[in-house]
Amino acid sequence: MPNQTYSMDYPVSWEEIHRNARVLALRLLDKGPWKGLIVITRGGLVPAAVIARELNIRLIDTVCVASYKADENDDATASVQGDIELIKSVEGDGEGMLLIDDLVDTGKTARYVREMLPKAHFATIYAKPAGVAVVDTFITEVSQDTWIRFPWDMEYTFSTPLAERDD
Ligand SMILES: O=P(O)(O)OC[C@H]1O[C@H](OP(=O)(O)OP(=O)(O)O)[C@H](O)[C@@H]1O
Ligand SMILES: Nc1nc2[nH]cnc2c(=O)[nH]1
Ligand SMILES: [Mg+2]
Repeated sequence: MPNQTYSMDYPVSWEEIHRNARVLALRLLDKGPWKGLIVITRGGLVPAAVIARELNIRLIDTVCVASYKADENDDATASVQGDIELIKSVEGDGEGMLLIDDLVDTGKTARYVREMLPKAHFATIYAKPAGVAVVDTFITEVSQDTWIRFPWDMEYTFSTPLAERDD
């Protein structure tokens, strides 16, 4: 694996992310009403589109951050965490707003954004143990050593038959 922290690979299909985003929307419906969504780019964008459609929300703002970069020391298929770079923030404390991301891993991104928006309700599809405590609502927990692969990061390629593989 490219990064020793991650020994497992978890590919997620478009169908799975759509289904899980709808399950998350159903959970959030009962906890509303919500004034709008604040999306943590870029990973939160696809889940947020589905949630906005299900909850009939049209007010959508973004917090734009970057923290993971491709691992330059490897033939990078997973990434390594760097310093958080804030590209765009939002006004206010997040009261009545849903804050959406695709996942929490170490929880570093979430803690950083929650400090800016302490009253927002923070929801993700996936959570790893180190980040669980910082999320208000999530759907699926995966182990800390799992790297989740989203469909927007992948493309179909030829798969070598098992009998012909060296490794
Ligand atoms: O809990 P953490 O360890 O902070 O990791 C979680 C964050 O990492 C990913 O974003 P990334 O910074 O890779 O950018 P992206 O959303 O633009 O892909 C993911 O979408 C979360 O925002
Ligand atoms: N795609 C992806 N980005 C991440 N950023 C932090 N953890 C992950 C992960 O498991 N998958
Ligand atoms: Mg992200």
